[in-house]
Amino acid sequence: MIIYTGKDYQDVSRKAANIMSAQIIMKPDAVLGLATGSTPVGMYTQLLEWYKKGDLDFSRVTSVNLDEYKGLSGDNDQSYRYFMDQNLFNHVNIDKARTFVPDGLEEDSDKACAQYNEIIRQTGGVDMQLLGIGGNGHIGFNEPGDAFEKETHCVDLTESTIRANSRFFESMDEVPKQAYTMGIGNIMAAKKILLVATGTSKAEALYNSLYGPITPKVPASILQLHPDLTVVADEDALSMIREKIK
Ligand SMILES: O=P(O)(O)OC[C@H]1O[C@](O)(CO)[C@@H](O)[C@@H]1O
Repeated sequence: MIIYTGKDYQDVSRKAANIMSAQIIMKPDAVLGLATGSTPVGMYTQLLEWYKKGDLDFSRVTSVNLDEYKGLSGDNDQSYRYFMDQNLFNHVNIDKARTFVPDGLEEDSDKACAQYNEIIRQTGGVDMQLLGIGGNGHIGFNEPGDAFEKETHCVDLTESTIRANSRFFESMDEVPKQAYTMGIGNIMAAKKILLVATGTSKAEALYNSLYGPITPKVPASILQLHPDLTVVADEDALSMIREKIK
């Protein structure tokens, strides 16, 4: 595991964008595992800047996103498909037909998940998986539980996640209660993982994930077993690690 420290959110975003850019430059037909949430927005903004300068080419890139709310269509402005279109896909030369997000409108969960696992399989494997982390240690929408779920599955979101995500909705009632998410096995199968975290609200989750016991109660703790994990975080997110690991 390598941990890079950023001065602030912007610095973290730029460092993460550098790592993602290197992946695209070294392998122009890379399969990128992408993430939503507020953390990666700055990284996407930086990638767009470099793209506009002519430094990046997405024409051969394939992307698979981690998750999607069940019940939301891609044109709903709270859907993760919409987020990706707005923050990245609509502004770069990526082939939209090769950008994948679970189908939130598929009501049959088994079907939606089987289809997504097949899509991931057909990409040939993710080269670099970007991850944010939830305050409870979730990655994608893999919530704390009694077992690590291997493949794409439908989850009942925890109250803390619904509360955290309600900031994007008019009210808590509007936050979907379920989501489709890649499983821990899908995530761990990526060749490289890039975990980005900022702010004190992530400090405990980051410490538990990187230095605590490996347990499904802290889903991100499984990342300790990944052979190529890079963490980019600011001092606030790293504060508990700094305190406890001398
Ligand atoms: O980056 P944020 O907005 O803090 O979200 C953290 C995590 O929570 C999620 O948004 C899901 O609740 C993930 O997609 C993300 O990695």
